[in-house]
Order: sequence, then structure tokens, then C-alpha cells
Amino acid sequence: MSNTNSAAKECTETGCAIRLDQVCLEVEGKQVINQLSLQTNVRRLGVIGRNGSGKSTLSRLLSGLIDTTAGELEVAGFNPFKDRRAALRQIGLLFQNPEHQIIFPTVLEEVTFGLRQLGQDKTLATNNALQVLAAFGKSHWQDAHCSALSQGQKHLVCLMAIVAMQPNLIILDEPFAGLDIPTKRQLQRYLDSFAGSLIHISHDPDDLHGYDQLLWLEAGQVAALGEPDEVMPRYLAAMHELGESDDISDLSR
Ligand SMILES: Nc1ncnc2c1ncn2[C@@H]1O[C@H](COP(=O)(O)OP(=O)(O)OP(=O)(O)O)[C@@H](O)[C@H]1O
Repeated sequence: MSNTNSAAKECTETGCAIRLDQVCLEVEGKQVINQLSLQTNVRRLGVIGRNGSGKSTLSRLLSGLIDTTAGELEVAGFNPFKDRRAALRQIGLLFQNPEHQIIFPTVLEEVTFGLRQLGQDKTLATNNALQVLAAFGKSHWQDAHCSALSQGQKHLVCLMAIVAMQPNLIILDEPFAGLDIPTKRQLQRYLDSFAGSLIHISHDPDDLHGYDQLLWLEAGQVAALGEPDEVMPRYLAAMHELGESDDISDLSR
């Protein structure tokens, strides 16, 4: 995969260039991502697909947490697994389960951690973390113990930790799962105002309202990539048809 287009090397105002060329990922002998090729460059990309279709796995590949078994993958002109420094600076991943993300006892420590990883000294990192807490109206959370927070509050801590690092791209893996309406609206408001690019995995069509493009994954491959008005009705029709059958989970691959 060549890197000739300099505009594709960074996340721009119009979007973040993502290119996958014949990407495969095999886990325990199973082809979870199967010769996946796609190219996109939009500010708001929604990812849909049934359970087990490979959405979370794709989010981990795009954020550089795992490597491909074959093929080439670029986000903003770099391979996020090989260039960890660029990935840390440019890409934030909000996990489906905040328990998988939070590692520090208190909220302030958690939000400060990423900034320290970016090389900020303790004073600067703490001040920046406090500013983010203040911007979210959560200064009073700074000494709160993460373990004592509700699921929605933990989600918000994770989002604040990512926002503090000022990434150009945030990848969201079902960020609203299990959240009440006010918490969901607060997260949604922030995401709507986020100037960078979003890749948002969701099972709820409403979450992806107004998105620029939808990627529909099926068995680790692209079932469709295109205009939401075109992709979503086809996806919903296919899911409803599947729902009429007894095939609840696809473990046959
Ligand atoms: N570490 C792993 N070990 C074994 N199998 C795995 C592993 N990670 C993912 N898989 C398998 O890969 C497939 C895709 O999983 P993935 O979590 O990416 O799907 P998903 O589309 O995000 O599903 P969901 O909508 O249920 O969250 C599944 O069949 C899953 O069992």
C-alpha cells in the first residue's frame, strides 16, 4: 500500500483516512477478519453488524491494540500497531466495557494516565486532566474511587480520559450500552461537538443518525459500505429476516 497522498496521512477536517487491504486476523484457528478491504475518509463512520461479525476486533485493529495476521492496514497514513507513538497521540478507543479500560483507583489518576503516557510531566498532566474534568462539569469527581462509580459514570471517566489526550479519531465500541437516558444524552452531546473523526460501533440505528457513512460487517468481511440511507434499510431488513429464524448465534465458522 503506497503513501503517496499526503492529505491521507492525517485526520483532516473532512475525516480520517482508513485503508485496509486484504486484512486477515486469525484467532485460535478461526478467521475473525477475512480478507477485509476498504477505503474510507469521513468524519462520522458508523459500524453495524450482527453479534460476532468482527466489529470489536476491527476496533482493536484500527487502534493498534492487535496486529493483523495478513494484509495491510493504515489509519491516517500509519500502521497503528507498528507506530504506537502515533496511535497513542491520534487514536482513542472507548471500550464496550469500561472495566477493561480503567486501571487506576481514582478518577483523576485515570484521566491523568494517558497524558503521562504522552510524555507530559506530572504537574502539566494533572492540570490538563483537571481542566477536562471541569469542562465536563465533573471537577468534584477527581478523588472519587472508580470502583464506586456506576457503569454510566465509568463510561464517562473513560471518555474524559480519551478526550484529555486530544485524539484526532475516537473509536467507540457500543459506548451507550447499559446507559440511562440522561447519561447517554450527555455523552452524545459531547460526541456531537467533537471536532475530530468518530468511528462508532452500535446496534442501535438511532445512535448513528446523521452519520456520513455506514460500514456493515458480516463474518469479518464488508457486507456494505455506503450512504446510511441505502445501507441501514438493507441491514435492518436482513436482521429482521434472520430474527425470524432460530439462528441466534453464528458459531459455525
Ligand atoms: N480472543 C478471542 N479468542 C477467541 N475468539 C475470539 C477472540 N476475539 C474475538 N473472537 C471471535 O471473533 C468473532 C468476532 O468477535 P467480535 O467481538 O469482534 O464481534 P462483534 O461484532 O464485536 O460482536 P458483538 O456485537 O457481540 O460485540 C467472534 O466469533 C468471537 O468469538
